[in-house]
Parts: sequence; structure tokens; C-alpha cells
Amino acid sequence: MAGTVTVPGSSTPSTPLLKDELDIVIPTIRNLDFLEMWRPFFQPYHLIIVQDGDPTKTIKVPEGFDYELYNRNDINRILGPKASCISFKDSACRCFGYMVSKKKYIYTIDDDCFVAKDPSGKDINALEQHIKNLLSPSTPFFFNTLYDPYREGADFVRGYPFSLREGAHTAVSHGLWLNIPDYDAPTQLVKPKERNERYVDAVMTIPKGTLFPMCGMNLAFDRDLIGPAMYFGLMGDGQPIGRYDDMWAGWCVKVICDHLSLGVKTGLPYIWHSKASNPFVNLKKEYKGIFWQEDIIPFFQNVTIPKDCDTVQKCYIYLSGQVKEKLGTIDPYFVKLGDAMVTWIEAWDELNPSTPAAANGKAK
Ligand SMILES: O=c1ccn([C@@H]2O[C@H](COP(=O)(O)OP(=O)(O)O[C@H]3O[C@@H](CO)[C@H](O)[C@H]3O)[C@@H](O)[C@H]2O)c(=O)[nH]1
Ligand SMILES: [Mn+2]
Repeated sequence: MAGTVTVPGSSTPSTPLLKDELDIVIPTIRNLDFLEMWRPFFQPYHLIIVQDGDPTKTIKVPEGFDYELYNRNDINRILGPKASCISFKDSACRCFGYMVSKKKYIYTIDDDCFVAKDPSGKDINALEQHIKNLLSPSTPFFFNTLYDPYREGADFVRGYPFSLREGAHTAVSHGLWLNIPDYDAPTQLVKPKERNERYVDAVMTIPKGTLFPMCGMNLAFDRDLIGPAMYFGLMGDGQPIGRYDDMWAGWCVKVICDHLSLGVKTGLPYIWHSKASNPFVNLKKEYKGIFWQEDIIPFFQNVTIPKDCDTVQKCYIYLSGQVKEKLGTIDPYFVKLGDAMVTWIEAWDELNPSTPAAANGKAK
């Protein structure tokens, strides 16, 4: 059962942690039978299913789940012209689910990801671990060599400044994958049989000033703290690039988290990734990204968000301008992407007027 809160004095656990404060977002072009395996952990939570591809196709959701489902017609109806910022025929469409959610936390998972087992053979409740990661502080300013100091049985090691032990609010929890690792196409082609069998029992904060490749397969975040930056960039139909949606979001999110003193964690929990997508199809999607990123990464490493950008929206709009100015020279795609970033924020603020820009992005 999901991590639960047991009312003092009662033997039976009562409600799962964050039951009414967390939505599970699933992008899909398939059926959702995978939910059967997750039922013990996911059933108490509300699902937001983003159906990609042909909207006339019916996606069957297993009985007993509380969900809302959006297809492309719904996205177009709700966003109107602003729907242009939501990718079509790519898992990047999932970010629409982040935008329409009304909850403080989001967990997103792919429909070919299943419950993994830890070394003791116990089923891993990935959602429970993500919740633990998000509800405990991060340590972006000084690396703790014993990893997560807030974990049961661990602490800050000698020499760790006491002035930094309160930590920072955690905005993102990035989980990993057993079996099929999230490799790029060239690596998949060279190592078609490689499977990740290594279970590393650790959660780490990614240090301030360090970027990382964020995978959208098993990811949770605090929507109030960083939601407007979680735009999965324009990919799929009509775009020159694919499989960089989550990477783009991760780079924008990390520079903004660094600027707003928020933490990003990676490590536990693991899920079991069951399906390797076609490496040749992936190569076609990725190849421009593989050489563009040699310019994109230095861009994010060198961008300095102005001090007066004190909300996620302001940071994001600033970044969009820099993307157009600094990366637009590489390819016109980045001008389009920069504009789509602005459209995303406009759509986000239209659908989420109750969280005034000034309110979010600031650690509470
Ligand atoms: O056009 C599409 C294709 C797929 N989906 C849904 O998105 C996820 C992921 O799809 P899949 O498992 O086939 O692809 P992977 O290569 O394993 O995806 C991972 O790589 C990255 C792709 O950007 C990303 O980090 C992971 O998603 C499934 O739920 C499909 O149903 C879609 O919506 N539209
Ligand atoms: Mn997959």
C-alpha cells in the first residue's frame, strides 16, 4: 500500500501520503494494463492520462482508478491556439497533464514501466519513495558524502557546515530504471543487450551549478515550486528533433532551481523499464540533438538569471529570450522553441490563475 500515515493509537494505516495533493500523469499511445501491477500503490491517487496520437482511438483504463483523460481534441479545445506549444506524437505531450493538474505534486511515469523489486525481493513502491524525496530537504550547496543525510540511519558527516544542515526545499525527485536503461540511440545500437541490473541504494542531491540528463520516465516534482519550468520542449510531429523533451525541461529546471535555491534529487526509486524503443527510430529523432547539445549545454552552464527574476515564470521567460538570442543562431528551431516557452507560460498562467506568479518558485 502507498506510504501511509497511521493515526496514533490506531493499528491500521489510514490515508496514503499526499493522497489528495498528488496527481499521477501518464502519457500514452497504448492501453494502460500496466496499471494493474501498480494498483496497490496508485489506486488511491488521481490519474491524469494524456492520450497522444489519434484522438478517435479509445484508451481503456482499468476499473477502479480515479482519472481524467485528455486527447488531442481536448488539448486543442482547452488551450485554443496555445495548444501549439504541446507536442503531438511524442511523450512530451505529458506536460499538458502538469498544466491542468490542480495538485501540489506530480508524479509522471511511462506506460511500459512496471514495479521493480529491491535486492530483498520486495516490490518497490516508487511513489512512496518519490514522496519521501520531495518531503525531505536537499543539499545542493555542499555535498554530503554519506548521500541523503535526512534518511533513516544516515546523517551529515564530519566537516559538513552546520549552517547548511537545514538544507533546501526539494523541487524534483528523479528516479531510475532497472532492466532497460534510458540510453541514447547510439549507445542502444552499440549495446543492444545491455540491461541495468545494478540497484544502488542511494538518493543524492545534484549539486548547485551542475546540470544532469533528466529522464521523464520515473519523475516527481513539486508543482508549486517548479511546475511552470517543467515544459517538455517541442518534439514529435513537425519538429526536427525528438527524445530531448525531458532533457530540455531538466536543463531549464536545474538552472532555475539553482537560481531559486531549490534542490533536485536523483537515485531511488527504481522502476522496471520493460520496453526498449527502436534504436533506429530513436536515432532519427535524436541525431540533431546529439550535436546541438554540444552548444546547448554550454548555454545552460553560462546563463545567468538576473536577481530580479524571483519567480519561476520570470526566470522561464528570461530563459526563453536567451534561448532565442543565443541558440537561435544554431537553428530556427530554437526561435520556435523560445516562442513556445512563452506560450507555455501564458497557457500555464491562464489555467492556474490561483497560483500568482509571485507565489510559486519561492521555497515556502
Ligand atoms: O508518440 C508517442 C510515443 C510514446 N508515448 C508514450 O510515452 C511514453 C514513452 O514511450 P516509450 O516507452 O515507447 O519510449 P521510451 O524511449 O522508452 O521513452 C523514454 O525515453 C524518453 C523519450 O523522450 C523519455 O524519457 C521516456 O519517455 C509511453 O508512456 C508511451 O505510451 C506517447 O505519448 N507518444
Ligand atoms: Mn519506454
